Formats: sequence, C-alpha cells, structure tokens
Amino acid sequence: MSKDIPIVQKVARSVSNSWSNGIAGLSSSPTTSFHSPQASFPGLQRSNTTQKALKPFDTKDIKVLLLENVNETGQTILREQGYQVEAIKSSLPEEQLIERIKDVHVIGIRSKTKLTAKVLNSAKNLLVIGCFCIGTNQVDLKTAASLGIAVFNSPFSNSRSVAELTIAEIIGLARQITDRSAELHAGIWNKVSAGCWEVRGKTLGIVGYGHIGSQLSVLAEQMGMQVIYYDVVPLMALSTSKQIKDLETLLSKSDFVTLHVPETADTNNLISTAQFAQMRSGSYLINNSRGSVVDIPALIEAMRSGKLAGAALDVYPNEPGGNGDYFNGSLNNFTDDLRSLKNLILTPHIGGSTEEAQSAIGVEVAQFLVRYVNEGTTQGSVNLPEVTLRSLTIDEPNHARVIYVHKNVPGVLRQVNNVLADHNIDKQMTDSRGEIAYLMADISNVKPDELKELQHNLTASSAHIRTRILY
Ligand SMILES: NC(=O)C1=CN([C@@H]2O[C@H](COP(=O)(O)OP(=O)(O)OC[C@H]3O[C@@H](n4cnc5c(N)ncnc54)[C@H](O)[C@@H]3O)[C@@H](O)[C@H]2O)C=CC1
Ligand SMILES: O=C(O)C(=O)COP(=O)(O)O
Repeated sequence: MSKDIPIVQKVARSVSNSWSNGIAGLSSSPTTSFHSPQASFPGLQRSNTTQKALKPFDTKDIKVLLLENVNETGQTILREQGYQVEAIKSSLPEEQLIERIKDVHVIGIRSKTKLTAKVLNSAKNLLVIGCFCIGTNQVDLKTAASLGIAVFNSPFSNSRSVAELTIAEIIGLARQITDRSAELHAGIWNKVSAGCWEVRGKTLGIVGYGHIGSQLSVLAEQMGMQVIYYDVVPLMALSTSKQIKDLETLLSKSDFVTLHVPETADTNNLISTAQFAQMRSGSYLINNSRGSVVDIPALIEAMRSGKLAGAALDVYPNEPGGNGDYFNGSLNNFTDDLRSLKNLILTPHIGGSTEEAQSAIGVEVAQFLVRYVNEGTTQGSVNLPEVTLRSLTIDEPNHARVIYVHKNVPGVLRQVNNVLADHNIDKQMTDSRGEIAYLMADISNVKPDELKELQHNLTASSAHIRTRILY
C-alpha cells in the first residue's frame, strides 16, 4: 500500500539531521544548548577552533517506538525509510515508558499512552510524536512544543467508523438488541415489542458537530431522523439539521443524545446529574467521545430511575492499556453497577477500530512522521506552527537545510539571519504559534565542515529551543 503513496525520497547519504551538540548524529539534549553568555547574537565571535563536521544524516540511525498496535501500513512506511522500528501491541505504564522513550527519536501511540510532561522531559532524543488516532488529549501538547517536539495526528481517518458505530447503537438501543441477544445466548426466548421503537421520525441531538458529528448527521437524516446539534462555535448545518443555541435546549428536545466533543477542561463531566434531569424521559445517551465527558455515577442513577431507556458507552474514565480481563471490578469501582444495567451497550473503545480506518491512519500519520524527520515539514502538526519549504535541495553539494525551533520573542530572525548571512539563503519560511516559532531555511555555499560552527552559533541564542541541520 505504501508504495502507492508519494513519500519523501530517502536520500542516499543526505537529509542530514543533528541536534545541538550531536556531532555523532542523533543523541543530544536540546536543553543543553540554551543560553551561552559569550555567544549571544548578533555580535557573536566565530570560534577559531577547528570543529569536526556534523555527521551526515542516515535514516538507519532513526529509532522509532510504536505502541498500541499501530497498523502494519504505518509500520511498513517507516521501515521502508530504513528507520529502526520497534512495534509493541499495548501501551506502557509511565515508569516503563520513561525507560523506553529515552533514546527514541520517534514515538507512535494511540489513545491510551499518556505522554505527560514527566515522560516528555525524559525523552532527550525525541523529535516527533505520531498519534495514530484523532484525539491528542493524551499528550501534553504544550510541553511537547516547548521542547521542540512536533505532534501529529490523523484528524478524520476514523470519523466515518465512529459515525457508523453510532448509527448501529441508535438502532440497537431503540430495539434493545443487545439484551435480546444476551437472553437468547442464555437460552431465553423473550419476544417483546414494548419499549422498542423505529428510529424514523425521532430526534437525534448531536453534541459536537465536528468531523464525526456532522458525518453522523448526514447518515441519521437518511434514516428519517430529525437532527439538531449543539456546538461551541457556529457551524454550517448539513442538509436539514439545525444548530441549537444551548445544550439544555438540545437535551430537552432529543430522543437520542450523542456526544462527539474532545476531552478538554470544559467537556469534563459535560453530562452529569443536572443534564440528565434536562433530558426527555425514556431517551437514550451515547458516548463515543471520551470517558471524562460523562459522569458515570450520574448515568447509573439516570438509568436506574428509568429516566434513560438505554445508553451506549465506548469510552471510560480509566481504560486499560491492552486487551485482557480488566473490566472485572478492579478497573473502575462502578463496573459492577454498569454491568447490571439493562439496555446498556458497553464496547471497549472500538469506535475507530475498523480495517479501513486503521489502515488509512497508519499511512497518514507515518507520512507526517517521515516528512518531519527527513525534511522538517510541520504541515499538519497540532502543536507547532505549520511550515514547509517547496523542495529539498540538500542532496546537492554545499547545500543544507536549517530548522530552528525557538521562543517567539522579538529579535530572533535578525539573529538567525546574521548567523546565516555568510552563506546564500536560497529560501526561508517562518511562522509562530503562541509562544513557539519555527523557521526553515535552505542555504547554499556552506561546506560540511562549517556546519558544526553554524549550529553552535544558532544554539547560542537564549530563544533557542532546538536546531536541526539537514544535509
Ligand atoms: N471512540 C473512538 O474510538 C473515537 C473517539 N473520538 C473522540 O471523538 C472526538 C471528536 O472527534 P471529531 O469529531 O473528529 O473532532 P472535531 O474536532 O472535528 O469536532 C469536535 C467538535 O466539538 C466541538 N466542541 C468542543 N468543545 C465543545 C463543548 N464544550 N460543547 C460543544 N461542542 C464542543 C468543537 O467545536 C468541534 O466542532 C475526538 O476528540 C475524540 O476524543 C474520535 C475518534 C474515535
Ligand atoms: O481516534 C481517537 O481519538 C480514538 O479515540 C480512537 O482511539 P484508538 O486508536 O482506538 O486508541
């Protein structure tokens, strides 16, 4: 599959890649090169000492750790680049992660692996994080940016899969399918129509009308449902759906409420006791977003009281890192309560788990990673400014690409261009995002043995976060 996709060509010798003090290639701490008092720009003295040239980049030096069963498509793309790829099926607990992440340049995860500030600060060689999923709440994006670590995700490759699962659940809940199935598995024939409904003509309330919510809206209308939605931003209504101005009104008008918001401080317990009270009696709740969005004890109460006729949960406040017998009591203290409820569909976070979604995500995120490692392109990054340069000339003699992640403070461009001024700047692009700025410059008339000094001079600024020179 990856052969069909145009990815960055692996340059035989070049696409060099180094960090602040990393002559021998790929090991160094970006923090070691912060602020050097004598060497502040722009009146920097050139060092007379003969510096050994930086080692040309070799893709075989790149170490990649993939967790949580990243799809084969993604693994193949990364292996074809010559990177050293290790793939593990589950996520890792923090202490193991800290140990394993120490010397890797690239980490690929899905929704379970928590890349906290503590973990990121121990990842001295880490260049880039690939979230092979939509959500990025499991990564401390701000800390990653402050360390010059780019984060990429796959913004919509599994949206359709989640929308289809939600459709299945809407009908499944309306017809109590999982209860009838469980009964018959247990040998009980229980043919009932009481409390079972068609979905045609019913109102679906979508909370969060982004990629998944809007896709779901189209599918639900095709089944004859009326769709209303609530979102924190005004969004164009698809087909005949209508945006509702507040959550309370949406809850009071919906037969089915389905949640498709990201995990943020604002969405924590978005649906709790007060919101269940605002829902229609005999309505249904579906949560395929994040476990933190629904207050589980309040849900249990709403189910027990009969306020809700059913619910579907794909996500939980505390999910296990891999497959196994985790849901028997120890994981969450409410699991026994959940398991005792009728017409409650419980699935193990499978919203995005289809062959189509996983294979597309594997390709998309692996491509982002390759472009970032080999070229420095941040297009698609969720935490760094998006910067790209039109073509890579670094395999020509005496050319290099300078990548400079720095604090977004006044005067840095002048400093950088003073350092680059002795060479020919073929092209340059810079952008900022909050406190972080990202600069790429292709320079010519630079000899390999001048690169170490160039790098030294670039890292001397107090605004410096990370420098890479590719040649
Ligand atoms: N169960 C699963 O396997 C999967 C779960 N997800 C979850 O679904 C979430 C949504 O995915 P997408 O639709 O792709 O995201 P999206 O970013 O395209 O859409 C999210 C929408 O929620 C809105 N929103 C944010 N805060 C809100 C609030 N407090 N109230 C109302 N609306 C709010 C945003 O404005 C946006 O329109 C992801 O962040 C992820 O956590 C995503 C994929 C698979
Ligand atoms: O894409 C997402 O955000 C999801 O929740 C899917 O997560 P997963 O890749 O199944 O761990």
